[in-house]
Amino acid sequence: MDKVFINGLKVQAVIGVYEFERLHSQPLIFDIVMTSDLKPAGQSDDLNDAINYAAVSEDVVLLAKNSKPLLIERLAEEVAAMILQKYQPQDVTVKISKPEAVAAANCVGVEITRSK
Ligand SMILES: Nc1nc2c(c(=O)[nH]1)N=C([C@H](O)[C@@H](O)CO)CN2
Repeated sequence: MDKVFINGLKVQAVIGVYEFERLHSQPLIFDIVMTSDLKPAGQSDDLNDAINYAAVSEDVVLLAKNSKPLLIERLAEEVAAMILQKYQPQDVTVKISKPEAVAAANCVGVEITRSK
């Protein structure tokens, strides 16, 4: 199946279970894959027939900045639900990396896949 993807979308957001994490924003990195039939957009050459990755990116940034959840699992569910409802892909995979959470690791995070 065809896919539209966003890789390495960086957002400064308040997130985390510990008190010190609630005081300042920290970086999150989103990798998102949306499964959809891209043939209509390929044939019409019209953005209205496509999932606009720029619009999705803006919505993800806004949501991530406003949500302020404790767990990245919660944010991943919110992002997946928003994308499914607004952009109607067949399914969406949302990976969120938290690069500053564990000092000894490059990154930690979650990845979920949700369908309509
Ligand atoms: N599965 C998860 N584990 C942890 C999370 C999380 O959101 N999901 N969060 C934390 C803390 O906020 C952590 O990032 C601080 O280092 C711990 N584990």
